[in-house]
Amino acid sequence: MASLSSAIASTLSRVPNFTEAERCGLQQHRCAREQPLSQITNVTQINCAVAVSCDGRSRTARLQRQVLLGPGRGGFWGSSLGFQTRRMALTRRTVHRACSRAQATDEAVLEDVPHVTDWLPDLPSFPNPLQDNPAYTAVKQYFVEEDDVVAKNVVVKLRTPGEGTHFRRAGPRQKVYFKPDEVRACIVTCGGLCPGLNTVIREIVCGLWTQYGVRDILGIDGGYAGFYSNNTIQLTPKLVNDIHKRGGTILGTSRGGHDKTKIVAAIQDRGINQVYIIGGDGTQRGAAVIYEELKRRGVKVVVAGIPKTIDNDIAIIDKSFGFDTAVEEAQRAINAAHVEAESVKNGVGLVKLMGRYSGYIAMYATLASRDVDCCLIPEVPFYLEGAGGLYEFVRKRLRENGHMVIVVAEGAGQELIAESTLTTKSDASGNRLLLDVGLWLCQSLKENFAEANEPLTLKYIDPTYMIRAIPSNASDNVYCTLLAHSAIHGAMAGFTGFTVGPVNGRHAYIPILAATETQNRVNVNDRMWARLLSSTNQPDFLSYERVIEGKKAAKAAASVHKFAKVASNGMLPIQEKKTNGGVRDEVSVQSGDEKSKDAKETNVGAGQKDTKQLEPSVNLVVQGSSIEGKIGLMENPSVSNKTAES
Ligand SMILES: Nc1ncnc2c1ncn2[C@@H]1O[C@H](COP(=O)(O)OP(=O)(O)O)[C@@H](O)[C@H]1O
Ligand SMILES: O=P(O)(O)OC[C@H]1O[C@](O)(COP(=O)(O)O)[C@@H](O)[C@@H]1O
Ligand SMILES: [Mg+2]
Repeated sequence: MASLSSAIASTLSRVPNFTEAERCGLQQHRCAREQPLSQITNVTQINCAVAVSCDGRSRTARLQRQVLLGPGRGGFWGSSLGFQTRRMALTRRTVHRACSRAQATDEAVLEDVPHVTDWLPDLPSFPNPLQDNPAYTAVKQYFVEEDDVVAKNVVVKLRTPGEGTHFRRAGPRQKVYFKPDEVRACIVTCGGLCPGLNTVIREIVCGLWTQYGVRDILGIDGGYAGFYSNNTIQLTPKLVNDIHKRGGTILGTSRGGHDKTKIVAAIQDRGINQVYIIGGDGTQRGAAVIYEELKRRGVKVVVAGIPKTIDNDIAIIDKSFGFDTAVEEAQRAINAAHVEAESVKNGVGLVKLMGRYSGYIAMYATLASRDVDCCLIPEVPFYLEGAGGLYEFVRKRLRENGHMVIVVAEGAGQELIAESTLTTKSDASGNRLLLDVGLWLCQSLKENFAEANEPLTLKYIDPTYMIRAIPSNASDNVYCTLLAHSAIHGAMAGFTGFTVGPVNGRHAYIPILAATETQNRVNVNDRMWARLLSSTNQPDFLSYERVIEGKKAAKAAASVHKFAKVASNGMLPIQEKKTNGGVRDEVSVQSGDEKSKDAKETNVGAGQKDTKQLEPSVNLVVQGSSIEGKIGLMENPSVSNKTAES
């Protein structure tokens, strides 16, 4: 009867992940419990302790092999090596489908993507045509193994290696579920522009054509709405040959227009069976809705998402295409701002970069440049006045260097500006419309220096749309090619409802909803932000909460002051709350004669109940630190020389 030792030896010889040294060491293993082979071949699990000797070090490891059978696609081998301290080494316990989130316990989990055989289990498969393609047969191990997974976290504890979430590795499979002449693919681009869109389109078209022999590829014109309101464009390698050298998208794009029923009807009416959707978080959420509906209808149509966002705010993936290009192009604006600033006395160059909710472009552009003195991002609320505020820092840097450069991400400081210009407006996709932090900062800085009679020459550069409209750079071009290829390999292999992207350097298939349920934001507790702070030596604005609380207290005190003042004038204040277009006046005053006087002083006179007072001077003392100057465009009801303790 064969022993467990030989069973393990034979298993090990089939596991490519081990180095030769590890394999040798493992083959000299000492089984803790010898078991008859009959038990092993009949069960799905081999589990034993082995002594490992490799690299001159000895360690006892626990090895587990588990075979799980997945519907329609043969077996799946999960494998790993754990350490003695672990109760159980990496186990692939559950195959999760249809975007369901795994029930993670203390072991490894595969967050799998759906497959058309989930609802069409009898679909036939075919050998991958790549196996006869001279370019690819030259490369050994070109095909991805069914059990290749990519770990979400690669920094692990030695005592628990291999734990946590894993994704299916992207790449070509031995078997495909589409014959080339059966495929009718379509490509759509949605949302904002981003460098590299054309490269992705080009590589999907050329990849399908040359690798899989697909000849029927349609371009959807103008985003989601184009599915049902515009004509399609027939795409060929010839047509897309040069498009990667151009910015924008040859297909056009749009926000809004996601009508699930109309889109799915158009997909079916046109006989499309592979849908490639390029877009950001909103677009990917829309892609998930389309996938769900196609699945519900039980049709053989796969949906592949290619994540696009210049802001780099899509979760899980290492970075999004176009981001590198944006950071590189931002250098030109920063350089210009620097040249302008250093050419004059007290020169400040202010550059606004994109970044609605996350400040990655600003952070990386700052780190890359080394000319930036201060980087403001949405993740770090900042304030202007008082100790540790921006005004103080600008003065300090100007004293030291005579000039400075500020980079601000467009989503930064929104809460400060919003106080004055309350808006709930959003675009066709429901994205909140941003207030222009660049202009607001410009105005605030200029006014603050003018009031203090200090010279300041400020040059404001807003290159945002110029950055986003350029073609992708060399590194993004290669990246876009990999994304496109990952997408077509996945679609041809029958996977659906997935988005692609590199996870710790290896491309993976990620359930769409897993990629969109959270947003990638700069982690200000991470060392990268510390690197930025140390490179600029800017304030950390950690007192933000305290300062804002102070302002609120001052505002409240000001209301009381106004109330008292009106009352002492013999007027009868009417205490009521009025909501005027989102602006709430705590106290409104009704008085004919007092109207103009009060309006001048408080801007809250009859007939002016709707107006807010803009740009009042304030002088606050917050926990001993003086906050002086104008609060830009902040709404403030007649506060002057008030003191508040928070
Ligand atoms: N939750 C959603 N469900 C369906 N479609 C959505 C959803 N969110 C956004 N979309 C659609 O996705 C498209 C692009 O979204 P948008 O947020 O503008 O850009 P991005 O994809 O770049 O984030 C729009 O057509 C929008 O209508
Ligand atoms: O003016 P538009 O087209 O609405 O786009 C502006 C927004 O798009 C963004 O570039 C983000 O878009 P994506 O994430 O889709 O690339 C933001 O930084 C910016 O606020
Ligand atoms: Mg978006």
